Amino acid sequence: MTLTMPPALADLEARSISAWFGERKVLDRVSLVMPAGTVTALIGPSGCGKSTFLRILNRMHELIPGASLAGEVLLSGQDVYDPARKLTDARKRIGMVFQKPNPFPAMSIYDNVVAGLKLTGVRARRAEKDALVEECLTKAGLWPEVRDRLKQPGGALSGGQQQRLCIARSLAVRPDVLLMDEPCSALDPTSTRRIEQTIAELAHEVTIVIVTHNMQQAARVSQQCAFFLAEQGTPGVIVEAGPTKRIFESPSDTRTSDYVHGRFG
Ligand SMILES: Nc1ncnc2c1ncn2[C@@H]1O[C@H](COP(=O)(O)OP(=O)(O)OP(=O)(O)O)[C@@H](O)[C@H]1O
Repeated sequence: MTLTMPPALADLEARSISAWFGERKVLDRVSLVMPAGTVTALIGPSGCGKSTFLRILNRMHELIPGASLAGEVLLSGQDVYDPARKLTDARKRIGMVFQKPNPFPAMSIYDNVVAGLKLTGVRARRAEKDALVEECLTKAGLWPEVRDRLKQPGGALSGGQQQRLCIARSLAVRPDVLLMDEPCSALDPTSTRRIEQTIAELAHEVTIVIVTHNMQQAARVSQQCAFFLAEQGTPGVIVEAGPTKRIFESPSDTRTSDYVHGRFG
């Protein structure tokens, strides 16, 4: 891999995804196209399967004991679950940022950014790594704040800075897709807006899928929205998906309208 090569834009498609934890079915035949270079927001009440769906997209679901799934995930038409493909390949191409910032706390800011390279078996010279660290921290909107203290531990940063460091770390392996599971829920409003700005800046080069409980955030950052719902103990489904403006202003299902206007959930 050449470290300076920009990633090609890739679309992600989930086809008829069902998921189980043991005997319990939590998603039922969910299909969604997440177009290249756009931000898709997954919204819906707690427990409707949004995080499970996200984890299925980059093969993290299969790591949970007792968890199973059916259906297909295609990245630019290629089956992410193809047995001939390595698990690490899916993870490299489809990165994930979690709710709670999780940098390696004792590792330096610099080493945090390049940590993923080692895991994915990429070797790079010092000058290449220096350039990559600057590029990824710049893209994550953190460079001006840390350029003079790259050797300090990642754990010494504020929560919002740590989350941007995690975004930089994800970007360093040049993913096609970035999955974000409530990335701002542990952050204050100022850090939240900074992350949202970062998402907007990244959207033209990475396909982004974000789970959020914050309707204003979904409206601000996404171009497409999918509304998940699990009614009365039934598995989660997508009630409707489409352009964010339409989902918020003229949804076709009253349940979507009730949810986005805060009448339940
Ligand atoms: N590791 C697990 N083992 C068993 N059941 C689980 C596990 N993780 C999630 N579930 C169940 O699967 C269902 C979907 O959970 P999931 O976390 O995907 O929903 P969610 O929409 O992301 O919720 P939230 O918005 O609260 O994060 C829930 O009923 C949950 O209890």
